[in-house]
Order: sequence, then C-alpha cells, then structure tokens
Amino acid sequence: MSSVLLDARSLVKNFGGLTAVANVSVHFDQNELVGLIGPNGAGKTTLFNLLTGETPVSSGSISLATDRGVQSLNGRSPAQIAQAGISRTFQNIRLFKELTVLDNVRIAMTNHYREGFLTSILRLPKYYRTEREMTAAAQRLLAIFDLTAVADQPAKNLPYGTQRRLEIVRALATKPKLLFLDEPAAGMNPEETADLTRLIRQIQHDFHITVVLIEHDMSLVMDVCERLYVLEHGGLLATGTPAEIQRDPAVIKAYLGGD
Ligand SMILES: Nc1ncnc2c1ncn2[C@@H]1O[C@H](COP(=O)(O)OP(=O)(O)OP(=O)(O)O)[C@@H](O)[C@H]1O
Repeated sequence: MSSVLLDARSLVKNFGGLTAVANVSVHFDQNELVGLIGPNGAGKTTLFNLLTGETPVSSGSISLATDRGVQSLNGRSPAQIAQAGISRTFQNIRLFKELTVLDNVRIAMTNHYREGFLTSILRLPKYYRTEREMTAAAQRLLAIFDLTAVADQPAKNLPYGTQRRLEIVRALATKPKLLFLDEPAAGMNPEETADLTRLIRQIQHDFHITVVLIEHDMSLVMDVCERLYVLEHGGLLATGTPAEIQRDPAVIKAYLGGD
C-alpha cells in the first residue's frame, strides 16, 4: 500500500494582483514518480518554489512524513526543508562552473556532514575523517552516474547534458526522500533525453525515493511518470495516469486551445 510522503492542501500564492497558484492540493506518495505539466505560466515552478520554501505561501498547508512523524513545512526556510529530506534542481543550471565535478558534489554534501565549529576550525581528527567520508561518498555517487572519468574536470568543461546530470547528482547528494526536477530535459538533444529517461528511472528504483518533475517534453513525461498533475492558470485542471490525462477533454482543450 502506498503512503503519502508530502501532502499540500489548498495552496495559494498571490504576487500582487496575480494569483500564480490558486487553491491547489497535491500529494506525492513514497517512491512515486509524478509529473507536473501545464502550459507556460501555469504556475508549475511557483508550486515547486512553495513546496521547497523558496517562496512563502499566501495560504495553505504543506506537511511531510519524516522519521519523527508528520511535520509541517510551513514557514520553514529552504535549508530547513532540504534538511527535512527535500531536494531540487532548477530550470537554469546552477553549478560551480570553475570547480571540479567531485567538488561540486562534495559541496552539496556539506549539509549532511556538518561539523561543529571547533571541529572545523581546529581541524580536529574528526574533521579529516568527515572529509574522507564525504569524498568517498561523492566518488560512489559519481560512479553510479557514470561521472568518474570526469571527476577532476571543471564543471564548465562538461557537455550540456552531462552538466544537467551532475546537477541531479548534486541534488541526490543530500540524501533526499523527495526530489523535484524542474524541466530536466530542457535544451537536451534526443540522445541526452533518452539518457535522462533512464537516469530518472534508475534514481527511483535504486534510491527508493519520490521523484516529481516539471517537464514540457510530453513523450518523456508520458513515458516515465506514473501519475500526472495538470495545472492551468494557477489551478489544478486534472490529475490521473498518463493514459487518463491524454484522453481528458479539458487537458486536450488547454493544450490545443480548441474543443
Ligand atoms: N516572483 C514573481 N513575481 C511576480 N510574478 C511571478 C513571480 N514568479 C512567477 N510569477 C508569475 O506567476 C505565473 C506563474 O509562473 P510560473 O513560472 O510558476 O509558471 P510555469 O508554469 O512554471 O511556467 P513555465 O512553464 O513557462 O516555466 C506567471 O504569470 C509568472 O509571470
């Protein structure tokens, strides 16, 4: 039986007179692969921003199932939400371009290996042990995602599709229970998109986490997602399996503009 990991109820986000998210309720189950689709400006990224604490909600509630029971995420900072087990990538690539691939992943890990101030400043033995553990963990992740050969390259040297892969690896480095991917296939060629499709499946399968993606590439969405939410003008238009969504008259109308 599936159990709810994240539950968001009646979310509203107003920007001045514009309602970007209008009374939207969504839930994501443990180990589920969910797609969030909708025309440009529908409110998809704003919804991600609400769920990750980037943008405060105007109203509504967000709760997450954690090891310590169900916790409210309302009013929490992005860093606190990351600590609670939610990680994300952004539409635009946000790597440390001059740093190596390995260091990009190590930096992403620092949240989870945070040492006391004295341990770090005095370089106590624990500091070196943690550093070694972090490097080993980063190397393991790079190996899983086929990035070992480029571990010592500056991130800026990687091809576009590989930079996006590295971003996903960075998001996984914090050991999330829930991973949000904002348009992961944007700008990719068909070969890179096919690699990404395999990668998303691998993440869900090997890491047993919940993956939610915003994506305009409908063949990717229909291929990998188990369930979809469709947003339009800030509101929830439909939810269902890819097969149900593809024959939903309201969705067809929103996308094709006619009847
Ligand atoms: N910080 C902001 N201030 C004011 N308006 C905003 C802000 N962020 C988003 N909006 C507006 O909210 C609406 C929803 O935008 P959002 O980026 O969430 O849509 P989207 O579905 O992600 O679109 P796309 O598919 O083009 O990325 C748009 O009208 C946008 O202009």
